[in-house]
Amino acid sequence: MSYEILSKIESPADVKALSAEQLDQLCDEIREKLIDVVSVNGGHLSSNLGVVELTVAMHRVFDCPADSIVFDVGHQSYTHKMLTGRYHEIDTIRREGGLSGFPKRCESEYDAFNAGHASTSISAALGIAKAKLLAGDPSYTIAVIGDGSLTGGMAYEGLNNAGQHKKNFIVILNDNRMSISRNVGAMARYLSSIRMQPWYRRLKRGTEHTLSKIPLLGRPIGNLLKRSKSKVKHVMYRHTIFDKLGLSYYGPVDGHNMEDLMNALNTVKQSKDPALLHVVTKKGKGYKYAEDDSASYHGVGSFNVDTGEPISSDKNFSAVFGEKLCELAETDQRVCAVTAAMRTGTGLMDFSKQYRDRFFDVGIAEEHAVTFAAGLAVNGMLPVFAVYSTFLQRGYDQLIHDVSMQNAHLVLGVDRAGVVGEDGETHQGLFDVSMLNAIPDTTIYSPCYFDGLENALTTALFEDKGLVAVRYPRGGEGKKPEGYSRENIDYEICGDRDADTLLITYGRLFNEAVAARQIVKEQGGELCIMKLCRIKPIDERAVKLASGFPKIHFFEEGMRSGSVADRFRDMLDLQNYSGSYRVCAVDDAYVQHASVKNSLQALGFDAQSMARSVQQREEVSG
Ligand SMILES: Cc1ncc(C[n+]2csc(CCOP(=O)(O)OP(=O)(O)O)c2C)c(N)n1
Ligand SMILES: CC(=O)[C@@H](O)[C@H](O)COP(=O)(O)O
Ligand SMILES: [Mg+2]
Repeated sequence: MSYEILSKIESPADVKALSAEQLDQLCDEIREKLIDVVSVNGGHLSSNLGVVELTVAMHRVFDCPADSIVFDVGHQSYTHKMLTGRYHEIDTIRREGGLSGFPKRCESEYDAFNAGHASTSISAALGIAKAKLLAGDPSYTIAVIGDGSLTGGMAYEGLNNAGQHKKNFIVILNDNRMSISRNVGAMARYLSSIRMQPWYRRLKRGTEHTLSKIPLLGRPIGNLLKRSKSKVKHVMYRHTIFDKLGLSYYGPVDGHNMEDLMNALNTVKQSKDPALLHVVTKKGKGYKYAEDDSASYHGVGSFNVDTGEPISSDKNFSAVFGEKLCELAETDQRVCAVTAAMRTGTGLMDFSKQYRDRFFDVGIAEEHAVTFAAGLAVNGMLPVFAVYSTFLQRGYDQLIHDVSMQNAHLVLGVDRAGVVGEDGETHQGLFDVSMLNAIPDTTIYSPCYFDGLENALTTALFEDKGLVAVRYPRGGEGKKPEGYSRENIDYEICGDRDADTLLITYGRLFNEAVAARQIVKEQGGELCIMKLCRIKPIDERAVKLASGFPKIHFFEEGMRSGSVADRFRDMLDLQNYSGSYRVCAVDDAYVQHASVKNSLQALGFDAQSMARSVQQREEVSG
């Protein structure tokens, strides 16, 4: 495709200059480009395909960057990026040094607020709107939030507060009935009921009459409405939950009908109260495979556009976790699984089908998930909360207050631990160890291999007590070293025990350490490796063993502050260790998007860097 219109869009002003026919063509070109670029770079396909018309309409009606659009999660902002001067860079999206897959203020003045985690948009937009009010700035602030993200508690905290704001504040609710999987919960049912209710259809007829009296762009809105296919069903109907919260509800409007959308947006612009516009869209719109199975195309790696098939589909830790949990649930009726809207990503699809009664998708509500699981635990169940490391950050107080302090037995399956690659800084799993390390009496396992994960999960459920985390990275396991039989649950040591240097690590970095030892060996040196699997509490025997080495080098794929390495050193100090001790961890910085391989390399965690670092150290101290 030549992208005849899209390639000429330098800013939203160019969108405003297009005719209705050109707008249709623009939407087609955007969809084509989205499929093209995501099939190569990976990314959030279904969500972006669903908001093409909505994004174009917003840039027709509002004046960005003076008006601020705050995207919730931000995974649906690719069209916005293309319409705001970044079309020519879109092929770099999610690539190292290229555009981010999420809104970034440092990337463009059109990105009003950074995101990546869900349910923040209403609070952020409200803050922006209040700041504008204080500065006498009359521009609009718009939060665009999906129905899935509206299951997150923070969204309600924002709504509860927003009703007091008076002007130029708009929430656009993009309702596609989907989170990543089918959306869950009472709010999802409530939104369907708004779409289905007979009163709503009656209301629609009444609305046109009411609106015919309101002038818009010199013409009565009613006239505009008559021309539009499905009409805009907006009126100040005072009985939705949103109205009760102080936001005027408008909608629902067909989110793929450009004329309806623009009419609706122009109408909410006139609202004297904060407004909520309910837009109904189809996730995956315009790409057959994504329309039929939007969950599988929510976040994808590269794929074949013609067949929809992923380019690579190796077995990963999440799948192993899910299989093992099913097996354990079969043997013990107390085992249950909790997810915060991440059923597919965390490998719980089969569990959700096989053990429906013991599977709980609570929506994008990690705080609730932790406390809910704690409730299950104190009443005799064996809950496992499967959660991405980065999203566990949401439930930190709950881990301390609701789980640990009352010694509830909760197992966390901490997925995507370590660097995650192309999603970048908002999604890196680099904080969980520091967070969990600080909580008294917590047990943490960080296996390197699939069998280690299975082992750790079984021990965590049936032998350990209190808060227990089993953490594992995105993707698959590495090649096992020669002579490997089974991963130990506590620690193991391999290589030359007479070597001067001991390299300690855990998790997938062990693969790099094994390769580093080979490099060192080829260069005539010797290296011994200690691999920890249980990283909290650290085994005293491991510390004793390590204290016999004159030089210790600890590599840790996590934050330096609160690290296992720091705790290990404290324990060595207690043994009066007098050798040299060096730590390579993530030092006080956020890690940007790049492939996992390149990220590990940039952080000094790849085999070459490890070997170099160990040898440099030997030269310095030798
Ligand atoms: C706190 C948090 N938990 C989980 C996620 C993972 N996640 C990203 S998008 C998404 C679904 C969002 O659904 P919705 O807001 O309806 O947007 P849609 O993709 O349907 O357009 C989830 C669960 C996240 N980004 N943040
Ligand atoms: C936007 C979001 O938070 C999720 O969609 C996330 O990007 C999924 O990541 P994975 O691809 O690792 O499942
Ligand atoms: Mg949705």
